[in-house]
Amino acid sequence: MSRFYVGSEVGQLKKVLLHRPELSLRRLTPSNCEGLLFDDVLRVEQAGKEHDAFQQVLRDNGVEVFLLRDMMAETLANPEAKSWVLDRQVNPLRYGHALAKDVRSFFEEMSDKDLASHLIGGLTVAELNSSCGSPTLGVMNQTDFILDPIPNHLFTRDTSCWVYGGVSVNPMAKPARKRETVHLRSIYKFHPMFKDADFHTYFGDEDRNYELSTIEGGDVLVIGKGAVLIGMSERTTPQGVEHLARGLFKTGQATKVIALELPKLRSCMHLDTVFTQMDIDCFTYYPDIMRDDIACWELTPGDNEEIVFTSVKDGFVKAIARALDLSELRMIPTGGDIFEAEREQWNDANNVLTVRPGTVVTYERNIYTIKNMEEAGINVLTIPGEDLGRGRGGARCMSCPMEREGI
Ligand SMILES: NC(=[NH2+])NCCC[C@H](N)C(=O)O
Repeated sequence: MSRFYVGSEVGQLKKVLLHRPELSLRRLTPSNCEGLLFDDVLRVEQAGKEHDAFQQVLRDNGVEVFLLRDMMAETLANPEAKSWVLDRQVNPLRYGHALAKDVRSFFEEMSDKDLASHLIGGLTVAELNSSCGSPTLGVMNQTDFILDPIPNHLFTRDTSCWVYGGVSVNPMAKPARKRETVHLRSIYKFHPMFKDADFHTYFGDEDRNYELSTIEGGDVLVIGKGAVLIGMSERTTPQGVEHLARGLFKTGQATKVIALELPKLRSCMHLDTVFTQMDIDCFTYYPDIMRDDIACWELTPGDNEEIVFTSVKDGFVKAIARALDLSELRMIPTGGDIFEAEREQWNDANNVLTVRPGTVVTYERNIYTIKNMEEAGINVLTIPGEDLGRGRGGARCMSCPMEREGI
């Protein structure tokens, strides 16, 4: 039986979930891209090619790549799973009864592959071509979305994240991303690869409103040795961190969570946009944000499932070193002068995916930061990202490791 276990950020990566963006990106326009959390429209073919290059680098480095749309289609092949997903994505409260019935039967008649594409890529009024006559439809235009596209599925890291022997299916912070979670929940519940696998689900797997307890995987770093580093960012709240920590402690999968406060800014929407791990003792960081005086707490298990919170007084770098039993860390800053560093950070220079200790994948455009990494002895594998990068994400957040060695 497959074992799903992510023992660290840097150990040999073995299995990863990616999403090659297609239909959802074709629907991205200057008028809707901001609401869909993209800064620009992009050349879809080109983004696809760049994604292929990303997949290839991973395969060349011993990683097995799984694609979200295929995993969804294979999940939907199970009638129970299909109806579970449609109950959640096409319910009468969203559409009214008449239209919901039409949308549902339209989807039920599709192939599993097409259904997966539309659940991710959206559905327009014209495509549905319904004659139900409901005013819900009457007030819409032909190009309006009955089901919104979800282009941010590209960032598979955020929607679900594996931490040691389990996964958190994350309650997302932004409305444009909330439906992603249903897809991941369905995969972990029904896909043949996971159905009988043995793993914990720490948080987020219930049909409920999670209110302020949001988490996105870009904020969660599995630094190793039973420790987890979590950013409290634009997306992940302290409440969310507390819930995930409870799940981790209750199952015995982690013994310490380090929580870091981050500014609530788009440029550092997640921790991994300013800080990632490249080797057991080596991190890339954006100095403007990752100052050693940012507020930081250690969470450890207490009695009766309570959590003990300790405010860290000597800075997050020491806190991480302590958790990893290291005397110091090698901290490699974003490259160039302050202008170059700010520009490169914006284009995900610090958002690197480590495939084994000391070997990382990153966008080739971030030349100054790459220079710093190479001077520090890091082996840097590059991929193109002119179009792919316009959704504000790099190699780390475009990947969800499902199996990785520990340190
Ligand atoms: N972990 C990350 N850095 N994720 C990047 C996500 C970018 C995406 N457009 C969003 O705004 O949600």
